[in-house]
Amino acid sequence: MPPAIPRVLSIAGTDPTGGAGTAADLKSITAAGGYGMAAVTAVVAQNTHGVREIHLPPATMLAAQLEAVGDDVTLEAVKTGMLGTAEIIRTVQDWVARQGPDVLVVDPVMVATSGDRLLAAEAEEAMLHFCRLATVVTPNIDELAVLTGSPRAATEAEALAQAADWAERTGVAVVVKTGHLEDERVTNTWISPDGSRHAASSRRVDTESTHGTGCSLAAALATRLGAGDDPATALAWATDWLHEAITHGADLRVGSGHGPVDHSHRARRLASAGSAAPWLAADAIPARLESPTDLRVSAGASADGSARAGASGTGAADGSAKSGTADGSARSGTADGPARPVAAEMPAPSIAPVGPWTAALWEAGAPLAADIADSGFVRALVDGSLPEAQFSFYLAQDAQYLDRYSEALQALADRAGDPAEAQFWAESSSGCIEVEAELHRSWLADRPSAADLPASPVTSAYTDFLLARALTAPPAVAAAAVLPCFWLYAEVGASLPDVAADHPYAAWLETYRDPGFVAGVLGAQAAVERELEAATPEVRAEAVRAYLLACRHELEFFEQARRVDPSALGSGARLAMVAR
Ligand SMILES: Nc1ncnc2c1ncn2[C@@H]1O[C@H](COP(=O)(O)OP(=O)(O)OP(=O)(O)O)[C@@H](O)[C@H]1O
Ligand SMILES: Cc1ncc(COP(=O)(O)O)c(N)n1
Repeated sequence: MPPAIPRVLSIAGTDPTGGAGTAADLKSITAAGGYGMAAVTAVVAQNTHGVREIHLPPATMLAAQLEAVGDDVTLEAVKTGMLGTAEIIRTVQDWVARQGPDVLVVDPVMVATSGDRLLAAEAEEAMLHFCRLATVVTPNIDELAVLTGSPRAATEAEALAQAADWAERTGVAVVVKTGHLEDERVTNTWISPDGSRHAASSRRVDTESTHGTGCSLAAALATRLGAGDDPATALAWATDWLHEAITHGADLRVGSGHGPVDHSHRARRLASAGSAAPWLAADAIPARLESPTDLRVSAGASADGSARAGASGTGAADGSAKSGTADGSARSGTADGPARPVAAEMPAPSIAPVGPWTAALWEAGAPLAADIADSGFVRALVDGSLPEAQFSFYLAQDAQYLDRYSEALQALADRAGDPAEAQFWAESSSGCIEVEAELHRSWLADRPSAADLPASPVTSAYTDFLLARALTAPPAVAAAAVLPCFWLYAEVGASLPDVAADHPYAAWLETYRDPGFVAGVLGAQAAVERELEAATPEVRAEAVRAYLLACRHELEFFEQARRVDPSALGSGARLAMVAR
Protein backbone atom coordinates (compact mmCIF):
# COMPACT_ATOMS: atom_id res chain seq x y z
CA MET A 1 0.00 0.00 0.00
CA PRO A 2 1.81 3.16 -1.15
CA PRO A 3 1.79 6.12 1.26
CA ALA A 4 -0.59 8.98 0.49
CA ILE A 5 2.34 11.15 -0.49
CA PRO A 6 4.67 9.14 -2.72
CA ARG A 7 8.38 9.82 -2.37
CA VAL A 8 9.74 10.38 -5.86
CA LEU A 9 13.34 10.83 -6.99
CA SER A 10 14.26 12.64 -10.19
CA ILE A 11 17.63 11.81 -11.69
CA ALA A 12 18.23 14.47 -14.33
CA GLY A 13 20.14 17.53 -15.52
CA THR A 14 19.55 21.11 -14.41
CA ASP A 15 17.92 24.10 -16.05
CA PRO A 16 18.61 27.45 -14.34
CA THR A 17 15.44 28.91 -15.94
CA GLY A 18 13.38 26.29 -14.11
CA GLY A 19 11.52 24.93 -17.13
CA ALA A 20 13.13 21.54 -17.72
CA GLY A 21 15.23 18.93 -15.95
CA THR A 22 15.26 18.59 -12.16
CA ALA A 23 13.45 21.91 -11.64
CA ALA A 24 10.54 20.85 -13.85
CA ASP A 25 10.52 17.42 -12.27
CA LEU A 26 10.32 18.74 -8.71
CA LYS A 27 7.47 21.09 -9.61
CA SER A 28 5.65 18.32 -11.44
CA ILE A 29 6.10 15.81 -8.62
CA THR A 30 4.75 18.38 -6.16
CA ALA A 31 1.82 19.21 -8.44
CA ALA A 32 0.99 15.52 -8.80
CA GLY A 33 0.85 15.10 -5.03
CA GLY A 34 4.28 13.66 -4.29
CA TYR A 35 7.35 14.58 -2.28
CA GLY A 36 10.08 15.40 -4.81
CA MET A 37 13.80 14.76 -4.55
CA ALA A 38 16.55 15.24 -7.12
CA ALA A 39 19.99 13.86 -7.93
CA VAL A 40 21.83 15.92 -10.55
CA THR A 41 23.48 14.22 -13.52
CA ALA A 42 24.59 17.32 -15.41
CA VAL A 43 24.81 21.03 -14.74
CA VAL A 44 23.42 22.69 -17.84
CA ALA A 45 23.75 26.38 -18.72
CA GLN A 46 20.59 26.82 -20.73
CA ASN A 47 17.62 29.11 -21.12
CA THR A 48 14.44 29.24 -23.18
CA HIS A 49 16.54 29.65 -26.36
CA GLY A 50 18.84 26.70 -25.95
CA VAL A 51 21.80 25.07 -24.27
CA ARG A 52 25.05 27.07 -23.89
CA GLU A 53 27.26 24.75 -21.91
CA ILE A 54 27.09 21.41 -20.14
CA HIS A 55 29.23 20.47 -17.16
CA LEU A 56 29.26 16.82 -16.17
CA PRO A 57 30.33 16.27 -12.55
CA PRO A 58 32.27 13.02 -12.06
CA ALA A 59 30.04 9.94 -12.18
CA THR A 60 31.29 9.11 -8.69
CA MET A 61 29.56 12.26 -7.46
CA LEU A 62 26.28 11.10 -8.98
CA ALA A 63 26.78 7.68 -7.41
CA ALA A 64 27.36 9.38 -4.03
CA GLN A 65 24.11 11.38 -4.40
CA LEU A 66 22.15 8.25 -5.27
CA GLU A 67 23.63 6.31 -2.38
CA ALA A 68 22.90 9.16 0.03
CA VAL A 69 19.22 9.22 -0.93
CA GLY A 70 18.84 5.46 -1.27
CA ASP A 71 20.49 4.73 2.10
CA ASP A 72 18.03 6.97 3.88
CA VAL A 73 14.75 7.25 1.99
CA THR A 74 12.25 4.65 0.79
CA LEU A 75 11.22 5.58 -2.73
CA GLU A 76 7.87 4.86 -4.34
CA ALA A 77 9.06 6.00 -7.75
CA VAL A 78 12.15 7.07 -9.68
CA LYS A 79 12.11 9.15 -12.84
CA THR A 80 15.15 9.64 -15.05
CA GLY A 81 15.71 12.42 -17.57
CA MET A 82 18.96 13.72 -19.09
CA LEU A 83 21.70 11.15 -18.43
CA GLY A 84 24.26 12.60 -20.83
CA THR A 85 26.86 9.86 -21.22
CA ALA A 86 27.19 6.09 -21.21
CA GLU A 87 29.14 6.30 -17.94
CA ILE A 88 26.30 8.18 -16.23
CA ILE A 89 23.75 5.74 -17.58
CA ARG A 90 25.76 2.83 -16.21
CA THR A 91 26.03 4.53 -12.82
CA VAL A 92 22.27 5.01 -12.62
CA GLN A 93 21.63 1.53 -13.94
CA ASP A 94 23.81 -0.09 -11.26
CA TRP A 95 22.07 1.86 -8.52
CA VAL A 96 18.58 1.12 -9.89
CA ALA A 97 19.42 -2.58 -10.14
CA ARG A 98 20.40 -2.58 -6.45
CA GLN A 99 17.64 -0.26 -5.25
CA GLY A 100 14.85 -1.90 -7.28
CA PRO A 101 12.21 0.86 -7.16
CA ASP A 102 8.65 -0.35 -7.81
CA VAL A 103 8.15 2.36 -10.39
CA LEU A 104 10.87 3.50 -12.80
CA VAL A 105 9.84 5.99 -15.48
CA VAL A 106 12.57 6.53 -18.04
CA ASP A 107 12.29 9.61 -20.21
CA PRO A 108 14.98 8.76 -22.77
CA VAL A 109 16.07 12.37 -23.26
CA MET A 110 18.32 12.63 -26.29
CA VAL A 111 17.78 16.01 -28.00
CA ALA A 112 16.24 19.19 -26.49
CA THR A 113 13.39 21.10 -28.18
CA SER A 114 16.07 23.61 -29.20
CA GLY A 115 17.87 20.89 -31.17
CA ASP A 116 20.81 20.65 -28.74
CA ARG A 117 22.06 17.16 -27.99
CA LEU A 118 21.59 16.12 -24.36
CA LEU A 119 22.84 12.57 -24.82
CA ALA A 120 26.16 11.75 -26.45
CA ALA A 121 25.54 9.89 -29.72
CA GLU A 122 27.70 6.98 -28.58
CA ALA A 123 25.58 6.66 -25.42
CA GLU A 124 22.41 5.73 -27.31
CA GLU A 125 23.20 2.05 -27.08
CA ALA A 126 23.57 2.29 -23.28
CA MET A 127 20.25 4.17 -23.08
CA LEU A 128 18.50 1.43 -25.06
CA HIS A 129 19.86 -1.10 -22.60
CA PHE A 130 18.83 0.98 -19.58
CA CYS A 131 15.27 1.39 -20.92
CA ARG A 132 14.75 -2.32 -20.44
CA LEU A 133 14.77 -1.83 -16.67
CA ALA A 134 11.90 0.64 -16.82
CA THR A 135 8.28 0.27 -15.79
CA VAL A 136 7.50 2.59 -18.68
CA VAL A 137 9.50 4.70 -21.13
CA THR A 138 8.23 8.02 -22.46
CA PRO A 139 10.05 8.76 -25.74
CA ASN A 140 8.97 11.56 -28.07
CA ILE A 141 8.50 10.65 -31.72
CA ASP A 142 12.19 11.12 -32.56
CA GLU A 143 13.40 9.20 -29.51
CA LEU A 144 10.94 6.42 -30.31
CA ALA A 145 12.59 6.03 -33.71
CA VAL A 146 16.05 5.72 -32.11
CA LEU A 147 14.72 3.35 -29.44
CA THR A 148 13.04 1.03 -31.90
CA GLY A 149 15.62 1.38 -34.68
CA SER A 150 12.91 2.57 -37.09
CA PRO A 151 12.54 5.59 -39.35
CA ARG A 152 10.82 8.60 -37.70
CA ALA A 153 7.08 7.88 -37.56
CA ALA A 154 5.06 10.25 -39.74
CA THR A 155 1.70 9.38 -38.21
CA GLU A 156 0.33 8.37 -34.84
CA ALA A 157 -0.57 4.93 -36.21
CA GLU A 158 3.03 4.36 -37.27
CA ALA A 159 4.32 5.46 -33.86
CA LEU A 160 1.86 3.16 -32.07
CA ALA A 161 2.91 0.23 -34.21
CA GLN A 162 6.61 0.87 -33.52
CA ALA A 163 5.96 1.12 -29.79
CA ALA A 164 3.72 -1.96 -29.63
CA ASP A 165 6.35 -4.02 -31.37
CA TRP A 166 9.12 -2.78 -29.05
CA ALA A 167 7.02 -3.26 -25.91
CA GLU A 168 6.23 -6.83 -26.89
CA ARG A 169 9.91 -7.58 -27.54
CA THR A 170 11.25 -5.99 -24.35
CA GLY A 171 8.44 -6.50 -21.86
CA VAL A 172 8.55 -2.75 -21.08
CA ALA A 173 5.53 -0.43 -21.47
CA VAL A 174 5.80 2.67 -23.67
CA VAL A 175 3.94 5.96 -23.62
CA VAL A 176 3.68 7.21 -27.19
CA LYS A 177 3.50 11.03 -27.27
CA THR A 178 2.33 12.81 -30.39
CA GLY A 179 3.42 16.30 -29.32
CA HIS A 180 5.96 16.31 -32.17
CA LEU A 181 3.35 15.44 -34.83
CA GLU A 182 0.94 17.95 -36.33
CA ASP A 183 -2.51 16.61 -35.36
CA GLU A 184 -4.97 19.00 -33.77
CA ARG A 185 -5.23 16.72 -30.75
CA VAL A 186 -2.16 15.55 -28.85
CA THR A 187 -2.47 12.00 -27.64
CA ASN A 188 -0.47 10.07 -25.08
CA THR A 189 -0.99 6.33 -25.35
CA TRP A 190 0.22 3.79 -22.81
CA ILE A 191 1.08 0.55 -24.62
CA SER A 192 1.70 -2.49 -22.44
CA PRO A 193 3.81 -5.45 -23.53
CA ASP A 194 0.60 -7.51 -23.91
CA GLY A 195 -0.62 -4.97 -26.48
CA SER A 196 -3.29 -3.32 -24.30
CA ARG A 197 -3.58 0.43 -24.78
CA HIS A 198 -4.85 3.41 -22.79
CA ALA A 199 -5.06 6.73 -24.58
CA ALA A 200 -5.32 10.18 -22.98
CA SER A 201 -5.70 13.03 -25.39
CA SER A 202 -5.93 16.79 -25.18
CA ARG A 203 -6.37 19.68 -27.59
CA ARG A 204 -3.11 20.99 -29.07
CA VAL A 205 -2.35 24.37 -27.53
CA ASP A 206 -1.04 26.99 -29.92
CA THR A 207 1.88 28.17 -27.81
CA GLU A 208 5.65 28.51 -27.70
CA SER A 209 5.64 27.46 -24.04
CA THR A 210 6.50 23.80 -24.38
CA HIS A 211 9.99 23.78 -22.87
CA GLY A 212 10.19 20.84 -20.50
CA THR A 213 6.86 19.24 -21.38
CA GLY A 214 8.47 15.82 -21.76
CA CYS A 215 10.20 16.09 -18.36
CA SER A 216 6.99 17.27 -16.71
CA LEU A 217 4.79 14.54 -18.16
CA ALA A 218 7.22 11.79 -17.12
CA ALA A 219 7.68 13.17 -13.58
CA ALA A 220 3.92 13.57 -13.02
CA LEU A 221 3.31 10.09 -14.41
CA ALA A 222 5.94 8.59 -12.09
CA THR A 223 4.30 10.31 -9.13
CA ARG A 224 0.77 9.15 -9.91
CA LEU A 225 2.04 5.60 -10.48
CA GLY A 226 3.98 5.87 -7.21
CA ALA A 227 0.73 6.90 -5.51
CA GLY A 228 -0.83 3.64 -6.68
CA ASP A 229 -2.84 4.83 -9.70
CA ASP A 230 -3.25 2.29 -12.48
CA PRO A 231 -1.56 3.23 -15.78
CA ALA A 232 -4.73 4.58 -17.43
CA THR A 233 -5.63 6.78 -14.44
CA ALA A 234 -2.05 8.00 -13.96
CA LEU A 235 -1.65 8.90 -17.63
CA ALA A 236 -5.04 10.63 -17.79
CA TRP A 237 -4.16 12.67 -14.72
CA ALA A 238 -0.73 13.69 -16.00
CA THR A 239 -2.02 14.57 -19.48
CA ASP A 240 -4.89 16.69 -18.20
CA TRP A 241 -2.75 18.49 -15.62
CA LEU A 242 -0.01 19.18 -18.19
CA HIS A 243 -2.58 20.53 -20.64
CA GLU A 244 -3.62 23.14 -18.09
CA ALA A 245 0.04 23.94 -17.35
CA ILE A 246 0.83 24.38 -21.06
CA THR A 247 -2.30 26.49 -21.65
CA HIS A 248 -1.16 29.01 -19.03
CA GLY A 249 2.60 28.80 -19.57
CA ALA A 250 2.84 31.97 -21.66
CA ASP A 251 1.26 34.04 -18.85
CA LEU A 252 4.41 33.41 -16.78
CA ARG A 253 6.40 35.51 -19.23
CA VAL A 254 9.62 33.63 -18.50
CA GLY A 255 12.14 34.15 -21.29
CA SER A 256 11.64 35.09 -24.93
CA GLY A 257 12.17 31.68 -26.50
CA HIS A 258 10.35 28.43 -25.77
CA GLY A 259 9.06 29.29 -22.31
CA PRO A 260 8.21 26.89 -19.48
CA VAL A 261 4.78 25.57 -18.60
CA ASP A 262 2.93 26.80 -15.50
CA HIS A 263 3.30 23.75 -13.27
CA SER A 264 1.43 25.46 -10.43
CA HIS A 265 -1.61 26.69 -12.32
CA ARG A 266 -3.88 23.95 -11.09
CA ALA A 267 -2.67 24.29 -7.48
CA ARG A 268 -3.33 28.03 -7.52
CA ARG A 269 -6.75 27.57 -9.07
CA LEU A 270 -7.72 25.00 -6.45
CA ALA A 271 -6.30 27.04 -3.56
CA SER A 272 -8.33 30.00 -4.73
CA ALA A 273 -11.47 27.86 -4.90
CA GLY A 274 -10.87 26.80 -1.31
CA SER A 275 -10.76 30.35 0.06
CA ALA A 276 -13.22 31.05 2.85
CA ALA A 277 -13.28 34.81 2.11
CA PRO A 278 -16.82 36.20 1.79
CA TRP A 279 -17.97 36.75 -1.78
CA LEU A 280 -19.56 40.10 -1.24
CA ALA A 281 -18.18 42.87 0.99
CA ALA A 282 -20.51 44.06 3.75
CA ASP A 283 -20.74 47.54 2.22
CA ALA A 284 -20.79 46.46 -1.43
CA ILE A 285 -24.48 47.37 -1.74
CA PRO A 286 -26.04 50.47 -0.14
CA ALA A 287 -28.33 49.52 2.74
CA ARG A 288 -31.29 51.19 1.03
CA LEU A 289 -32.02 51.48 -2.67
CA GLU A 290 -34.51 54.25 -3.42
CA SER A 291 -34.05 53.90 -7.17
CA PRO A 292 -31.99 51.83 -9.65
CA THR A 293 -29.65 54.80 -9.96
CA ASP A 294 -28.48 54.23 -6.37
CA LEU A 295 -27.13 50.87 -7.45
CA ARG A 296 -25.71 52.23 -10.70
CA VAL A 297 -23.72 54.88 -8.87
CA SER A 298 -22.54 52.28 -6.41
CA ALA A 299 -21.60 49.82 -9.15
CA GLY A 300 -19.80 52.36 -11.32
CA ALA A 301 -16.03 52.58 -11.33
CA SER A 302 -14.64 54.73 -8.57
CA ALA A 303 -11.66 57.00 -8.82
CA ASP A 304 -9.17 54.23 -8.03
CA GLY A 305 -10.63 52.08 -10.81
CA SER A 306 -12.30 49.66 -8.45
CA ALA A 307 -15.95 48.74 -8.68
CA ARG A 308 -18.26 48.77 -5.70
CA ALA A 309 -20.72 46.02 -6.55
CA GLY A 310 -20.16 42.55 -7.94
CA ALA A 311 -19.28 39.54 -5.87
CA SER A 312 -15.59 38.74 -5.60
CA GLY A 313 -14.45 36.07 -8.01
CA THR A 314 -11.68 33.54 -8.12
CA GLY A 315 -9.18 36.30 -8.75
CA ALA A 316 -6.87 35.80 -5.81
CA ALA A 317 -5.58 32.74 -7.56
CA ASP A 318 -2.78 34.44 -9.38
CA GLY A 319 -1.78 36.46 -6.38
CA SER A 320 -1.13 39.57 -8.41
CA ALA A 321 -2.37 43.09 -7.91
CA LYS A 322 -4.71 42.75 -10.88
CA SER A 323 -6.95 40.42 -8.92
CA GLY A 324 -9.78 42.21 -7.24
CA THR A 325 -9.55 45.58 -5.61
CA ALA A 326 -8.23 46.86 -2.36
CA ASP A 327 -11.49 46.41 -0.51
CA GLY A 328 -12.07 43.01 -2.04
CA SER A 329 -15.53 44.00 -3.14
CA ALA A 330 -15.05 43.50 -6.84
CA ARG A 331 -12.89 41.48 -9.09
CA SER A 332 -11.37 41.84 -12.48
CA GLY A 333 -9.11 38.85 -13.03
CA THR A 334 -9.31 35.11 -12.52
CA ALA A 335 -7.02 32.18 -12.20
CA ASP A 336 -7.71 31.58 -15.86
CA GLY A 337 -7.16 34.87 -17.49
CA PRO A 338 -6.02 38.42 -17.47
CA ALA A 339 -7.80 41.33 -15.84
CA ARG A 340 -11.07 42.34 -17.41
CA PRO A 341 -12.79 45.71 -17.37
CA VAL A 342 -14.91 46.63 -14.37
CA ALA A 343 -18.70 46.62 -14.50
CA ALA A 344 -19.12 50.04 -16.06
CA GLU A 345 -17.23 48.94 -19.19
CA MET A 346 -18.91 45.57 -19.54
CA PRO A 347 -20.54 44.63 -22.83
CA ALA A 348 -24.32 44.59 -22.99
CA PRO A 349 -26.08 41.26 -22.42
CA SER A 350 -27.45 39.51 -25.47
CA ILE A 351 -30.81 39.20 -23.69
CA ALA A 352 -31.60 42.81 -22.81
CA PRO A 353 -33.00 43.82 -19.42
CA VAL A 354 -36.75 44.55 -19.42
CA GLY A 355 -36.60 47.62 -17.19
CA PRO A 356 -34.43 49.86 -15.02
CA TRP A 357 -34.06 47.41 -12.10
CA THR A 358 -32.96 44.49 -14.24
CA ALA A 359 -30.63 46.85 -16.15
CA ALA A 360 -29.00 47.88 -12.87
CA LEU A 361 -28.77 44.25 -11.76
CA TRP A 362 -27.08 43.28 -14.99
CA GLU A 363 -24.54 46.02 -14.64
CA ALA A 364 -23.74 45.07 -11.05
CA GLY A 365 -23.29 41.39 -11.91
CA ALA A 366 -21.67 41.82 -15.32
CA PRO A 367 -18.12 40.98 -14.15
CA LEU A 368 -19.40 37.63 -12.94
CA ALA A 369 -21.26 37.01 -16.19
CA ALA A 370 -17.98 37.68 -18.00
CA ASP A 371 -16.15 35.31 -15.63
CA ILE A 372 -18.59 32.55 -16.44
CA ALA A 373 -18.35 33.05 -20.20
CA ASP A 374 -14.56 32.99 -19.85
CA SER A 375 -14.38 30.30 -17.17
CA GLY A 376 -12.03 27.37 -17.55
CA PHE A 377 -15.05 25.07 -17.63
CA VAL A 378 -16.82 26.85 -20.48
CA ARG A 379 -13.55 27.21 -22.38
CA ALA A 380 -12.71 23.53 -21.97
CA LEU A 381 -16.25 22.56 -23.00
CA VAL A 382 -16.02 24.74 -26.10
CA ASP A 383 -12.54 23.62 -27.13
CA GLY A 384 -13.39 20.01 -26.39
CA SER A 385 -10.56 19.49 -23.88
CA LEU A 386 -12.87 18.94 -20.88
CA PRO A 387 -12.16 15.39 -19.67
CA GLU A 388 -15.17 13.10 -20.02
CA ALA A 389 -15.13 12.30 -16.28
CA GLN A 390 -15.54 15.99 -15.48
CA PHE A 391 -18.27 16.37 -18.08
CA SER A 392 -20.16 13.43 -16.55
CA PHE A 393 -19.77 15.01 -13.13
CA TYR A 394 -21.19 18.26 -14.47
CA LEU A 395 -24.20 16.43 -15.97
CA ALA A 396 -24.83 14.66 -12.67
CA GLN A 397 -24.72 17.93 -10.75
CA ASP A 398 -26.93 19.60 -13.31
CA ALA A 399 -29.57 16.92 -12.71
CA GLN A 400 -29.27 17.31 -8.92
CA TYR A 401 -29.48 21.06 -9.26
CA LEU A 402 -32.56 21.04 -11.50
CA ASP A 403 -34.38 18.82 -9.04
CA ARG A 404 -33.99 21.39 -6.26
CA TYR A 405 -34.24 24.44 -8.47
CA SER A 406 -37.63 23.16 -9.56
CA GLU A 407 -38.67 23.05 -5.88
CA ALA A 408 -37.49 26.62 -5.40
CA LEU A 409 -39.49 27.79 -8.41
CA GLN A 410 -42.58 25.95 -7.13
CA ALA A 411 -42.15 27.71 -3.79
CA LEU A 412 -42.11 31.03 -5.63
CA ALA A 413 -45.29 29.99 -7.44
CA ASP A 414 -46.98 29.06 -4.18
CA ARG A 415 -46.11 32.39 -2.60
CA ALA A 416 -46.78 34.68 -5.59
CA GLY A 417 -49.60 37.20 -5.10
CA ASP A 418 -50.12 37.78 -8.80
CA PRO A 419 -51.79 34.81 -10.62
CA ALA A 420 -49.89 35.37 -13.87
CA GLU A 421 -46.61 35.39 -11.95
CA ALA A 422 -47.66 32.28 -10.04
CA GLN A 423 -48.39 30.55 -13.34
CA PHE A 424 -45.02 31.58 -14.79
CA TRP A 425 -43.07 30.17 -11.81
CA ALA A 426 -45.16 26.97 -11.75
CA GLU A 427 -44.60 26.37 -15.46
CA SER A 428 -40.89 27.07 -15.08
CA SER A 429 -40.79 24.59 -12.21
CA SER A 430 -42.38 21.81 -14.24
CA GLY A 431 -40.13 22.74 -17.18
CA CYS A 432 -37.13 22.04 -14.94
CA ILE A 433 -38.44 18.58 -14.10
CA GLU A 434 -38.80 17.85 -17.80
CA VAL A 435 -35.24 18.98 -18.55
CA GLU A 436 -33.97 16.87 -15.66
CA ALA A 437 -35.84 13.81 -16.92
CA GLU A 438 -34.40 14.36 -20.36
CA LEU A 439 -30.91 14.64 -18.85
CA HIS A 440 -31.34 11.23 -17.29
CA ARG A 441 -32.82 9.71 -20.46
CA SER A 442 -30.34 11.11 -22.96
CA TRP A 443 -27.15 11.88 -21.13
CA LEU A 444 -26.89 9.98 -17.87
CA ALA A 445 -28.36 6.68 -19.06
CA ASP A 446 -25.01 5.53 -20.46
CA ARG A 447 -23.05 7.06 -17.56
CA PRO A 448 -24.35 4.93 -14.68
CA SER A 449 -21.71 5.95 -12.15
CA ALA A 450 -22.47 9.64 -12.72
CA ALA A 451 -26.22 9.04 -12.64
CA ASP A 452 -25.93 7.88 -9.02
CA LEU A 453 -23.80 10.79 -7.79
CA PRO A 454 -25.34 12.79 -4.96
CA ALA A 455 -25.26 16.59 -4.89
CA SER A 456 -21.77 18.02 -4.38
CA PRO A 457 -21.01 20.66 -1.73
CA VAL A 458 -21.10 23.36 -4.41
CA THR A 459 -24.46 22.19 -5.77
CA SER A 460 -25.90 21.89 -2.27
CA ALA A 461 -24.65 25.32 -1.23
CA TYR A 462 -26.30 26.88 -4.26
CA THR A 463 -29.60 25.02 -4.03
CA ASP A 464 -29.85 25.49 -0.24
CA PHE A 465 -29.24 29.19 -0.76
CA LEU A 466 -31.99 29.33 -3.40
CA LEU A 467 -34.48 27.24 -1.43
CA ALA A 468 -33.98 29.29 1.72
CA ARG A 469 -34.78 32.47 -0.18
CA ALA A 470 -37.61 30.97 -2.19
CA LEU A 471 -39.29 29.62 0.95
CA THR A 472 -38.81 32.44 3.42
CA ALA A 473 -37.45 35.69 1.93
CA PRO A 474 -39.60 38.57 0.69
CA PRO A 475 -40.80 37.92 -2.90
CA ALA A 476 -38.38 40.44 -4.46
CA VAL A 477 -35.42 38.69 -2.81
CA ALA A 478 -36.67 35.25 -3.81
CA ALA A 479 -37.23 36.30 -7.44
CA ALA A 480 -33.84 38.04 -7.66
CA ALA A 481 -32.10 34.94 -6.29
CA VAL A 482 -33.49 32.63 -8.98
CA LEU A 483 -32.92 35.07 -11.87
CA PRO A 484 -29.19 34.38 -12.56
CA CYS A 485 -29.89 30.74 -13.33
CA PHE A 486 -32.27 31.82 -16.10
CA TRP A 487 -30.28 34.76 -17.36
CA LEU A 488 -26.60 33.77 -17.05
CA TYR A 489 -27.23 30.28 -18.42
CA ALA A 490 -28.95 31.75 -21.48
CA GLU A 491 -26.09 34.25 -21.86
CA VAL A 492 -23.59 31.39 -21.91
CA GLY A 493 -25.71 29.78 -24.64
CA ALA A 494 -25.73 32.99 -26.66
CA SER A 495 -21.94 33.36 -26.39
CA LEU A 496 -21.08 29.87 -27.64
CA PRO A 497 -19.45 29.56 -31.06
CA ASP A 498 -20.55 27.00 -33.64
CA VAL A 499 -18.49 23.84 -33.39
CA ALA A 500 -17.78 21.04 -35.86
CA ALA A 501 -20.17 18.09 -35.83
CA ASP A 502 -17.39 15.76 -34.60
CA HIS A 503 -16.65 17.99 -31.58
CA PRO A 504 -16.91 15.80 -28.44
CA TYR A 505 -19.53 18.09 -26.88
CA ALA A 506 -21.34 19.29 -30.04
CA ALA A 507 -24.67 17.75 -29.02
CA TRP A 508 -24.49 19.16 -25.50
CA LEU A 509 -23.53 22.64 -26.70
CA GLU A 510 -26.60 22.54 -28.93
CA THR A 511 -28.84 22.17 -25.87
CA TYR A 512 -27.78 25.64 -24.65
CA ARG A 513 -29.38 27.16 -27.74
CA ASP A 514 -32.92 26.11 -26.84
CA PRO A 515 -35.13 29.16 -27.63
CA GLY A 516 -37.24 28.24 -24.59
CA PHE A 517 -34.44 29.60 -22.37
CA VAL A 518 -34.87 33.11 -23.73
CA ALA A 519 -38.63 33.09 -23.03
CA GLY A 520 -37.85 31.95 -19.47
CA VAL A 521 -35.35 34.77 -18.97
CA LEU A 522 -37.88 37.39 -20.10
CA GLY A 523 -40.55 36.01 -17.74
CA ALA A 524 -38.17 35.94 -14.76
CA GLN A 525 -36.86 39.42 -15.56
CA ALA A 526 -40.43 40.77 -15.69
CA ALA A 527 -41.21 39.26 -12.30
CA VAL A 528 -38.03 40.65 -10.75
CA GLU A 529 -38.68 44.07 -12.25
CA ARG A 530 -42.19 44.14 -10.79
CA GLU A 531 -41.18 42.83 -7.38
CA LEU A 532 -38.26 45.23 -7.01
CA GLU A 533 -40.41 48.19 -7.97
CA ALA A 534 -42.95 47.18 -5.29
CA ALA A 535 -40.38 46.39 -2.58
CA THR A 536 -39.09 48.65 0.20
CA PRO A 537 -35.61 50.21 -0.25
CA GLU A 538 -34.18 47.80 2.34
CA VAL A 539 -35.67 44.73 0.67
CA ARG A 540 -34.37 45.93 -2.69
CA ALA A 541 -30.84 46.01 -1.27
CA GLU A 542 -31.30 42.49 0.05
CA ALA A 543 -32.60 41.41 -3.36
CA VAL A 544 -29.55 42.83 -5.11
CA ARG A 545 -27.29 40.99 -2.69
CA ALA A 546 -29.19 37.78 -3.37
CA TYR A 547 -28.88 38.31 -7.12
CA LEU A 548 -25.12 38.90 -6.94
CA LEU A 549 -24.52 35.95 -4.64
CA ALA A 550 -26.55 33.74 -6.98
CA CYS A 551 -24.38 34.95 -9.89
CA ARG A 552 -21.34 33.90 -7.86
CA HIS A 553 -22.93 30.52 -7.11
CA GLU A 554 -23.47 30.13 -10.87
CA LEU A 555 -19.75 30.61 -11.48
CA GLU A 556 -18.95 28.03 -8.79
CA PHE A 557 -21.47 25.66 -10.30
CA PHE A 558 -19.80 25.76 -13.71
CA GLU A 559 -16.26 25.63 -12.35
CA GLN A 560 -16.81 22.81 -9.86
CA ALA A 561 -16.38 20.11 -12.48
CA ARG A 562 -12.79 21.22 -13.01
CA ARG A 563 -12.06 20.75 -9.33
CA VAL A 564 -13.01 17.14 -9.14
CA ASP A 565 -10.53 14.32 -9.32
CA PRO A 566 -12.28 11.34 -10.95
CA SER A 567 -10.51 8.97 -8.57
CA ALA A 568 -12.29 10.69 -5.63
CA LEU A 569 -15.71 9.82 -7.01
CA GLY A 570 -15.83 6.19 -5.98
CA SER A 571 -18.99 4.88 -4.37
CA GLY A 572 -19.23 3.47 -0.86
CA ALA A 573 -20.70 4.73 2.36
CA ARG A 574 -18.02 7.08 3.53
CA LEU A 575 -17.75 10.66 4.58
CA ALA A 576 -15.16 12.61 2.61
CA MET A 577 -12.49 13.90 4.98
CA VAL A 578 -10.19 16.83 4.48
CA ALA A 579 -6.42 16.65 4.36
CA ARG A 580 -4.84 18.45 7.28
N1 LIG B 1 1.29 22.16 -28.05
C1 LIG B 1 0.86 21.27 -27.15
N2 LIG B 1 -0.44 21.25 -26.80
C2 LIG B 1 -0.88 20.38 -25.89
N3 LIG B 1 -0.12 19.48 -25.29
C3 LIG B 1 1.18 19.44 -25.60
C4 LIG B 1 1.75 20.33 -26.55
N4 LIG B 1 3.06 20.06 -26.65
C5 LIG B 1 3.32 19.07 -25.79
N5 LIG B 1 2.19 18.67 -25.16
C6 LIG B 1 2.07 17.66 -24.09
O1 LIG B 1 3.36 17.43 -23.59
C7 LIG B 1 3.71 16.07 -23.76
C8 LIG B 1 5.18 15.94 -24.09
O2 LIG B 1 5.45 16.67 -25.23
P1 LIG B 1 6.31 16.12 -26.45
O3 LIG B 1 5.56 15.08 -27.19
O4 LIG B 1 6.71 17.32 -27.21
O5 LIG B 1 7.49 15.40 -25.72
P2 LIG B 1 9.00 15.76 -25.57
O6 LIG B 1 9.58 16.09 -26.89
O7 LIG B 1 9.60 14.65 -24.80
O8 LIG B 1 8.97 17.06 -24.69
P3 LIG B 1 10.19 18.09 -24.62
O9 LIG B 1 9.86 19.09 -25.68
O10 LIG B 1 10.10 18.63 -23.26
O11 LIG B 1 11.45 17.33 -24.87
C9 LIG B 1 2.80 15.61 -24.88
O12 LIG B 1 2.64 14.25 -24.86
C10 LIG B 1 1.53 16.34 -24.56
O13 LIG B 1 0.81 15.72 -23.52
C1 LIG C 1 18.34 19.24 -18.18
C2 LIG C 1 17.37 19.09 -19.29
N1 LIG C 1 16.65 17.96 -19.40
C3 LIG C 1 15.77 17.82 -20.41
C4 LIG C 1 15.58 18.82 -21.31
C5 LIG C 1 14.61 18.62 -22.44
O1 LIG C 1 13.55 19.52 -22.43
P1 LIG C 1 13.15 20.32 -23.74
O2 LIG C 1 13.20 19.36 -24.88
O3 LIG C 1 11.79 20.81 -23.49
O4 LIG C 1 14.16 21.42 -23.89
C6 LIG C 1 16.35 20.00 -21.18
N2 LIG C 1 16.25 21.03 -22.02
N3 LIG C 1 17.23 20.09 -20.15
